[in-house]
Amino acid sequence: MCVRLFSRFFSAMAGPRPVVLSGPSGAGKSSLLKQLLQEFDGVFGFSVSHTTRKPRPGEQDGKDYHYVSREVMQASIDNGEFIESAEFSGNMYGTSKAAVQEVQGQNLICILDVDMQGVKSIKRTGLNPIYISIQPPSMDVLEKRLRERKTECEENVQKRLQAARVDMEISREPGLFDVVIINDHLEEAYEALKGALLPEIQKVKEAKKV
Ligand SMILES: Nc1ncnc2c1ncn2[C@@H]1O[C@H](COP(=O)(O)OP(=O)(O)OP(=O)(O)O)[C@@H](O)[C@H]1O
Ligand SMILES: Nc1nc2c(ncn2[C@@H]2O[C@H](COP(=O)(O)O)[C@@H](O)[C@H]2O)c(=O)[nH]1
Repeated sequence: MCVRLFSRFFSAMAGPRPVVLSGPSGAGKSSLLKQLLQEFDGVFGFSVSHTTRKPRPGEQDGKDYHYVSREVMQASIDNGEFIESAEFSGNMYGTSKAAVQEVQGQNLICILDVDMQGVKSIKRTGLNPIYISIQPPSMDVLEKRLRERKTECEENVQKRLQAARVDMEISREPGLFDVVIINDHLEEAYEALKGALLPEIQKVKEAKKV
């Protein structure tokens, strides 16, 4: 029933295929996304998620996330406003229907940045995205990046590393992701990401010409 409703919701908004970026916290998803949105302005649009975590320095409400309380987020989920939601490292995260609609309504390629639970939930909807996993070269490198980012307290670093071990194991599941990119050198990873998305980028550019 739920899947059928989501399928109807998405088929009513046909356009370029969305892209789901996933991978452990600290793997480099936001860094790659930022570059993609900059280089392809007017091609990609970011699906702004909701979260109950506090904004980091420099993050903007409505741009990086919609920052909400647990009560508000739970009420919106109960009201059927979300495609998917998850508990991650002590906070709630979720993709609202409105966030995806906002991007797809402009005929842009909608990019979603979600954890593994989000990937599994989206697989049960009719969204039909391209699934891309961004992986770190090793757990040691991931830990170093997470610590050097200086956004997490020790408890949260540990929670995120534990979630990363699970994520790295599950992401090996055959067929779960269309593309797996190891983000060792950022520029190389970015070229790989761009290469994977080139056919969709071309479609949007062609559609804009007519
Ligand atoms: N290839 C790379 N080499 C070195 N540092 C990198 C590389 N890619 C990203 N980083 C750095 O690692 C840190 C984590 O990257 P980023 O915030 O993009 O990860 P993320 O996957 O978006 O994490 P989260 O899921 O927690 O939002 C950042 O400080 C970023 O500058
Ligand atoms: N299931 C979802 N996961 C999401 C969503 N937005 C972000 N995320 C994931 O959360 C973690 C942590 O993010 P951070 O910004 O606190 O570092 C990361 O893995 C994101 O991919 C969402 O809407 N749904």
